[in-house]
Amino acid sequence: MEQYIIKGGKPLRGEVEISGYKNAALGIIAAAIMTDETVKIENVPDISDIDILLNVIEDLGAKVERINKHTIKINGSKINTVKADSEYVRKIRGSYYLVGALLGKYKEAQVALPGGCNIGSRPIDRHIKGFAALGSDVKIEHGLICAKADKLEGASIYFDESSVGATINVMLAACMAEGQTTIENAAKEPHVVDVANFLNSMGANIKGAGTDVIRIKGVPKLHGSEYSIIPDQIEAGTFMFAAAASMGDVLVKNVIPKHLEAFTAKLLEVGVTVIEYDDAVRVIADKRPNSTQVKTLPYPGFLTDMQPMMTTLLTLSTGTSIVTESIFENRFKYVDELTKMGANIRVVESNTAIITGVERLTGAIVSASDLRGGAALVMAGLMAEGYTIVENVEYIERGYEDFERKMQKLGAAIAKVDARDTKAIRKFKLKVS
Ligand SMILES: CC(=O)N[C@H]1[C@@H](OP(=O)(O)OP(=O)(O)OC[C@H]2O[C@@H](n3ccc(=O)[nH]c3=O)[C@H](O)[C@@H]2O)O[C@H](CO)[C@@H](O)[C@@H]1O
Ligand SMILES: C=C(OP(=O)(O)O)C(=O)O
Repeated sequence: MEQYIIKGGKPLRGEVEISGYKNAALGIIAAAIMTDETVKIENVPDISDIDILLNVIEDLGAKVERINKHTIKINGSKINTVKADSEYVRKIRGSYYLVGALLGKYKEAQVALPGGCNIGSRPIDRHIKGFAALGSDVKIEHGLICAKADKLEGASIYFDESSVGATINVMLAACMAEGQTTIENAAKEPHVVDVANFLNSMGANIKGAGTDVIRIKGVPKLHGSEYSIIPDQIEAGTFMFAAAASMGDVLVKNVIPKHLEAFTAKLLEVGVTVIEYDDAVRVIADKRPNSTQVKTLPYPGFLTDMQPMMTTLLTLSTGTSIVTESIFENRFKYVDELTKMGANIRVVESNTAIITGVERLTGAIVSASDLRGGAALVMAGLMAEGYTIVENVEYIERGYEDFERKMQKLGAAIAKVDARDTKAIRKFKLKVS
């Protein structure tokens, strides 16, 4: 049982290098099995969700070669089953992209229902609607999403509400359907664009990704490619907010500043300095943030995945702030943990947090219950007086590469220790006292 132990109160200072985007990598790895030729993917984040997806495609018969920590080669020519039902498939969200990829390539897929963060009910009805529109029979049987088609035919698909997962999944299947598919009210998130760019590099014909309307002309075959995944906007945002919350000065490198605009805007609004460069942003803070109001929305709005970091930053604000979650119905679980650290937050109607700023947080033993909520607790630990222990680090490691090492490099007093290793805990306390 590993946990983070943190001694708060040190401003983060220095430079941090952002890894590849988990949520783009999941779609891109699934897409890579759609060709029988070899695909080389660079800037793959070294995180547990990606290890899991790579294991799952190996179980299908794909060959995965790890060239180095961030570069892999995938060859899908020896795939011998369209059934992915191991316990791993159920652990991550991105495994549902195998439905679109296998259905597009083999016209059949049987994939266990996905897992991922427990942040709401997370239905997949829009994915099913999209596959059905392409001519596939789709049903859920024995916990598997079963999709089968004699042939896939392009269709006009309208999503009444935007869904990142459904947009990418339909795009995957449609790029090997016959004829043209139009997705209206498509999700516009950067990873939708990245997966589309990758598919186009494999010979797909996708236009409009990043806008409301995506047009896909089906092709009979995809080919090998070399591709580098975009930087992780959520990892970048997490370090930006942690820099601000610790009243530090951090250069967040290897980012696409355009993807961070919603975070930058909110930081500027609460009085933090943000300087944009071509592929980096510098965040400087020297006082408590002003209060503000934020509502999570699909891109280019304020990303729901960054909502826990926003709320956590505002615990120290000089007034009362309101954060409204409009995407997932159960994304304030970490708030109970923050209150153990002295935060003053009231959640009303389960989707609105009213945060009355306090002068300081104090360290406590807290437990992560999902990926981003867990990262926010680490951030709170950096802001708090004294020691904080964050349990259940495996949630955080789903999506952050070398999290504690990157924090340490910025001067944070943080270590990952086994909960039973009292010696290591004592050693850490001695070192940082
Ligand atoms: C692996 C991955 O990329 N995960 C991201 C993806 O999740 P994910 O793809 O699951 O999120 P969606 O964009 O699909 O979900 C948006 C909303 O639509 C609902 N919905 C979605 C599909 C569906 O068929 N029916 C339905 O009702 C969801 O419950 C949610 O309320 O986008 C979310 C929103 O930016 C991010 O928080 C997640 O980090
Ligand atoms: C919610 C997230 O991930 P997933 O959709 O994989 O659960 C996330 O990345 O914040």
